[in-house]
Amino acid sequence: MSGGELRRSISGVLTAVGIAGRAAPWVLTGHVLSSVLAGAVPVVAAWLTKLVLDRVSGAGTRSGELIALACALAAAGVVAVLTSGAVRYLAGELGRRVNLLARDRLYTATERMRGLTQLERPSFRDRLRLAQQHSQTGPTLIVDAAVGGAQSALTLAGFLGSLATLSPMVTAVAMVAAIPALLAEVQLSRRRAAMLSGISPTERRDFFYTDLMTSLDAAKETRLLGLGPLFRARMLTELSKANSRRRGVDRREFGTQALLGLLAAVVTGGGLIWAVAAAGRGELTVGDIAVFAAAVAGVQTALAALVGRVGTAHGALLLFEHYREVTGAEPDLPEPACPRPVPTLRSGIEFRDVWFRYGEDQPWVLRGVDLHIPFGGSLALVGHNGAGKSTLVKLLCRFYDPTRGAVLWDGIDLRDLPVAEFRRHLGAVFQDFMRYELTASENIALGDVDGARELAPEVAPRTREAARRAGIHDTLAGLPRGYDTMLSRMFVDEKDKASPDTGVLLSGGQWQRLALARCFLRDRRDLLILDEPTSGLDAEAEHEIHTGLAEHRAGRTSVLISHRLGAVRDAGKIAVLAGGRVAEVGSHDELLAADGVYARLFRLQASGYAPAGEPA
Ligand SMILES: Nc1ncnc2c1ncn2[C@@H]1O[C@H](COP(=O)(O)OP(=O)(O)OP(=O)(O)O)[C@@H](O)[C@H]1O
Repeated sequence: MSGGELRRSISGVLTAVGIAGRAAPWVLTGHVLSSVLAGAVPVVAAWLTKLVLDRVSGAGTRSGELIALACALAAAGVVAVLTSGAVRYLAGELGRRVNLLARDRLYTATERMRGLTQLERPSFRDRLRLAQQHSQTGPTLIVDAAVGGAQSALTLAGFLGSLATLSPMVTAVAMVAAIPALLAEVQLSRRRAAMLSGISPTERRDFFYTDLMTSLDAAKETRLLGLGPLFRARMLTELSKANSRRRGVDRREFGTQALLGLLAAVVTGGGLIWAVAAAGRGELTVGDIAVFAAAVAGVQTALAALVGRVGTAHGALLLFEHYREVTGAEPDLPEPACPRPVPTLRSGIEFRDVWFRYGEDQPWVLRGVDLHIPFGGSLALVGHNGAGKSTLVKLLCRFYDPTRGAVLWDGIDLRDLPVAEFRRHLGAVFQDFMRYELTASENIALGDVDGARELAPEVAPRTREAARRAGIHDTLAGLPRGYDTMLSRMFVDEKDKASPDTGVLLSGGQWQRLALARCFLRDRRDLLILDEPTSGLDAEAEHEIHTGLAEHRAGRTSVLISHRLGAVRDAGKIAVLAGGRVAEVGSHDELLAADGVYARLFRLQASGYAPAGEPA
């Protein structure tokens, strides 16, 4: 083990013990004490047995002394049973509490990732998945291995001490025989950890195909296109790849452990032959033989446990590194050194020569966008697929920082504002809005939570008002349990299965209205962002929503993205994105008069609605 690795391991153990100490100090103390006791009891029992046997085989032993020894031996047995139960219970309890705290820390850390860059990076996703897996077991395994290791070490020291009084030579051989076992375990755990990291992308693809085959969202396409056999084959290929790497490590482990077992058997057998020969020469008593047999077996068992625990701890530590990396990672969006208070919008938002690409190896999406969104005005963004409209909106929400240029909020660079506070000034409906498998009322109320740990009951009346404005109130009120109806069939209990009240599914357009209602709950925000808010609605509903939105937006600053140009014509200003820049900007009438891209697109769409043969 290199110096760096040793330092990392020590710091990993300290982190894990720190988490355990923080999560459950008394349980940890109890666990350590009961483990120490459990480690000492076998040695004490072996010596008591020796004393009993020597007294029984010797002459002139008082029966009172024998009874006292027998009672002590029985008490040691009781303590052994109680401590092993206590160790198991306390280890379980410690694991549960550690899991709670470790998960809390992990997800607090992921919340510090306020942008999207890290989450989109495959290497970070792999690390996060391993961290998620090992946040549950890692710290507990390490603490368990440390405490269990201390217990085994105590037993080992006791029995080695016992052996040393009988034969220093056998003791030395037993100790030397432990060295290859220790080294082999460390090597094996290193290989296992490397293998687990190595198969992470394979496992991610395996999960992806597994999920596709059972996902409700994908079900229509996978069934219609008959994709099941293809995805099943791909899933099995990925699984076979992962299995083959696991098999390699398992085989090596099997071979190594068989060799180590053989070595242990030779040492034990040799020691026993020596003891019996020594007893034959009268050098050892019956009690000595009993202690010797117990010590040889005890040394082997304790050594195997110790070596196993070192291996477990080492493997867990290597994987726990992923957890430590994620929890210690810097936020992906740098927080300003001297954050400025976020002012209520008064003059407007400006994109000043904004250039953006998703990565250094990716093409430019925005190439010098200059755009002003005036306070109280409505801006519509239009353009072909892939023109960069949603990207512009994501920059506006500061999910990414511009690669060059700046986005200014009342003249202040967004990078100088604390991001969480800044986002409190925004309301948004995204193209790929969320469908939360919660109740209808929760689906709306989530729009106004702002860091609270539970939904505030006083939001309920406002959720109804928001639903009314999104034109979904009647639908929700008419559900079996009204607003308290679960919008999912995923969490139905076995006993509730027959009852339709337990969960309902909404149509795509109804979900979209719900997302709008969630956004309306934030209507007191400075900026409203609507990215294709009505793409799933029928023509009548779309008209109704847009009329409502136009009224709602009046006097508020808003950005609307829509491919349906009829929906954007009322916007105060329309910007056409093309080639990564703002190609045209103006009101509907101005752009029609300019007879550019917008005018062409508008006429094209309008002609689709005009009766055949009539000009639009
Ligand atoms: N997370 C991402 N990582 C890498 N590239 C991306 C990402 N999101 C979008 N892109 C790319 O950026 C370009 C602009 O995408 P964007 O979604 O902003 O376009 P859009 O104008 O909103 O398109 P649409 O009208 O189809 O919604 C596209 O070429 C797309 O492939």
